[in-house]
Amino acid sequence: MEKIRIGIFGFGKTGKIIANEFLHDNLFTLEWVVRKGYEDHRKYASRLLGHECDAGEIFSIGDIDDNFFDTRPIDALIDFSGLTGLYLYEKAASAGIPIISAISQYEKEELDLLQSFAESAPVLYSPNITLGINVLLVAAQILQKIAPHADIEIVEEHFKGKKEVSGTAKKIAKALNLNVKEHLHSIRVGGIVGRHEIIFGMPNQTIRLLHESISRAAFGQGAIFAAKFLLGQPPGLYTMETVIADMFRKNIPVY
Ligand SMILES: NC(=O)C1=CN([C@@H]2O[C@H](COP(=O)(O)OP(=O)(O)OC[C@H]3O[C@@H](n4cnc5c(N)ncnc54)[C@H](OP(=O)(O)O)[C@@H]3O)[C@@H](O)[C@H]2O)C=CC1
Ligand SMILES: O=C(O)C1=N[C@H](C(=O)O)C[C@H](O)C1
Repeated sequence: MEKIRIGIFGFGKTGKIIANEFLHDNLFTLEWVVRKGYEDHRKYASRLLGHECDAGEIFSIGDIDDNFFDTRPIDALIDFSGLTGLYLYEKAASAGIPIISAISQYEKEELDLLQSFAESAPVLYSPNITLGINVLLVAAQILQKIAPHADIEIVEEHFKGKKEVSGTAKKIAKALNLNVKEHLHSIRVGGIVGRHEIIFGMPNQTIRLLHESISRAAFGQGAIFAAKFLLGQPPGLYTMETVIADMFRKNIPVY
């Protein structure tokens, strides 16, 4: 069976782990990686990650010309770069290539551009692409409907160097109609990969929904799940939580 050809934007803290997860999955072949600069330019990500094969040639954004996506064809593009990466793959979207964007801090301008890509390609956008956080997101919305009077607070914890407030936490706050300034609390310590807790406080009980990413491989497994889902879908904008919500509907036990 033909392998699914993957191109990855971003080769940083997370992109390297994403590349490694795809390299380990025999369903996929890593065709290339694009990064901002020229570090390890034209080397193979596979070799840098300890694999005995040549896969995932590393390019710089300076290499992306009008022919890049034609001469290096892929079946899905995975973006773990940063705010401006998507400006480089408009041609891929126009060609109908499925796109998975995992960028957590888009502004309206980028969200509008991503929405426009979804007119010609299937696009899945997820500020947190772990299966677990999207289960939490759906469960929290259900719980809020069951207990509408509960006090709700969100606590997000990340590694010390993370400057911005968690995009995941902002998305949870939006889904629960919570004021970010009042109900979202950020902690920056050590090397925490990503921890999100939603606390539902009631007079006689407290319910805590907690998700911990203990390895960035969780994001890689989420990206693989998303790629398998997205391939074959018609053009449109998809999210992990809509996929998970559908799985909730199909699996809620009927007593
Ligand atoms: N949705 C999710 O589940 C998750 C999302 N993220 C998000 O992924 C993004 C990356 O995170 P992280 O790996 O920690 O960040 P890093 O800063 O460690 O890495 C960023 C990478 O992207 C590259 N890059 C920057 N700008 C561009 C561009 N315009 N085009 C192509 N490549 C570019 C950098 O290139 P160079 O190496 O040359 O500088 C670098 O390799 C962030 O938005 C983060 O919030 C992170 C984890 C999970
Ligand atoms: O920067 C990160 O690492 C992460 N960013 C995302 C966010 O801002 O929500 C997702 C994850 O928590 C890790």
